[in-house]
Amino acid sequence: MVRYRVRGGNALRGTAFIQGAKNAVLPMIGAALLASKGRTVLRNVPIIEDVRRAVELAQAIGAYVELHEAERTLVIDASRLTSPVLPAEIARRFRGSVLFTPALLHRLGEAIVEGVGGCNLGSRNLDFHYLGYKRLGAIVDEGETVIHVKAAGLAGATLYLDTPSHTGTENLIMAAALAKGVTVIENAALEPEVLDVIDMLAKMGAKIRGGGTGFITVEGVEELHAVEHTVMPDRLDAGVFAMAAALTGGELSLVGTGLDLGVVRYKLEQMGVEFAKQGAVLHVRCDRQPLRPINIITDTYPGFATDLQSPMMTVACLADGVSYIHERIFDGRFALAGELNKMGADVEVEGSRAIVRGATPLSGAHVTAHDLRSGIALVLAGLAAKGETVIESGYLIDRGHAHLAERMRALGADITREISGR
Ligand SMILES: CC(=O)N[C@H]1[C@@H](OP(=O)(O)OP(=O)(O)OC[C@H]2O[C@@H](n3ccc(=O)[nH]c3=O)[C@H](O)[C@@H]2O)O[C@H](CO)[C@@H](O)[C@@H]1O
Ligand SMILES: C=C(OP(=O)(O)O)C(=O)O
Repeated sequence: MVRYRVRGGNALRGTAFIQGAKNAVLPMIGAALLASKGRTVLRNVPIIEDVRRAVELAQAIGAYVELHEAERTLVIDASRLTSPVLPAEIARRFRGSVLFTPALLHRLGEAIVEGVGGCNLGSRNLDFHYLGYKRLGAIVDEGETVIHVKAAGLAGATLYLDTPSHTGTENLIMAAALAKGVTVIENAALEPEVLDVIDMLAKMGAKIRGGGTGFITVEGVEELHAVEHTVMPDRLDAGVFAMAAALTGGELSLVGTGLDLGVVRYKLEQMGVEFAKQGAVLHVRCDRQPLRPINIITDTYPGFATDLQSPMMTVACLADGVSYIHERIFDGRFALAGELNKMGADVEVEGSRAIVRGATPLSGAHVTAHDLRSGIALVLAGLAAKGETVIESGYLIDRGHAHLAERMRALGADITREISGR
């Protein structure tokens, strides 16, 4: 059991190094498996548990993978894939496992999905993925626990997503990239991570138009080749560090090329946080305590990212007045409220809406991370609380944030990562 122990009260100051994006690197590992010869090199890889699981899963289906942690580099050789089975014991531990299906379909003609994991956020359906594969010519046999997808050869078609699913868009682009003919994907996701994956696939030889417009056209090609690609910065990791500066009254320089926090920046500015861009470095500081309250409505890009809703709920607890949060993407993403209330917050949840009454002083407590982002939100609460906060299970935080304790300690935080029994 991994746990984080945080003693609050220190303002965070210094330079924060933002990791590569989890939600870009996972589909890129899936994309690398489409190349039938050569070695793919991914740089700026975040050293997170989800990447370790993705490496294990790629090895389980026969790929040769080297993860060079110190160099944050992955080398993947998928010339020989040997098994279509995505084994439950690995695949159920992370959501990104869903992104291995297109490569198995193209390379081995079938994928046997024994399970898909990821944060527990209420319903997380995969119907758009499977309907899309079917329209491209696959046969999908949905058993109670195992899903068997078979494809003797996919052919282009017009596909429509009811909502712009992030991994759904990535999977259907990858399935279409090696299908015969032209595929059109309507209502496709606009997230920057999806565009980074499209960039990588284009370097590999894929013919993809319309990324970022909601209408993507993919002209199938015969084969894709191995390339080198640098993973974009993680805007969720960057948002968390900006919020850490905000709620500790600190000052941070965020380093990571091309960082754009979009609506998260504007919302924090409304609360009293100051941002300044100096070339590639984004400065964040906050002298104003307490902060001003805020309204947030989560949405697909360019709306407020649902993955930053939980950390923002923590920030809202320290704002003077009533904040309002409307979660529109997931129907079970408010488990954090009960944990924050244990620390002295006043958060009331009604269906998909939460009311946060602040500013309430937070005090340290033993709290539970219900998923990755509620975990990091509790770390933020711990940084602002009086006394000691212990957060379990730290594994969920490690799924998406690399070397968190080391990076925060370097900025003055009092935080340790412990493993039971040591
Ligand atoms: C590995 C990865 O990239 N994870 C991200 C990805 O998850 P993920 O790709 O799983 O999220 P989706 O965009 O697919 O899901 C969003 C919503 O659409 C619904 N839906 C989705 C697919 C489908 O076939 N049917 C369906 O109904 C889901 O139940 C959910 O309510 O996008 C989420 C929303 O930005 C982020 O929180 C996750 O961090
Ligand atoms: C929901 C998340 O991740 P995943 O889709 O990998 O479970 C997240 O990163 O907050």
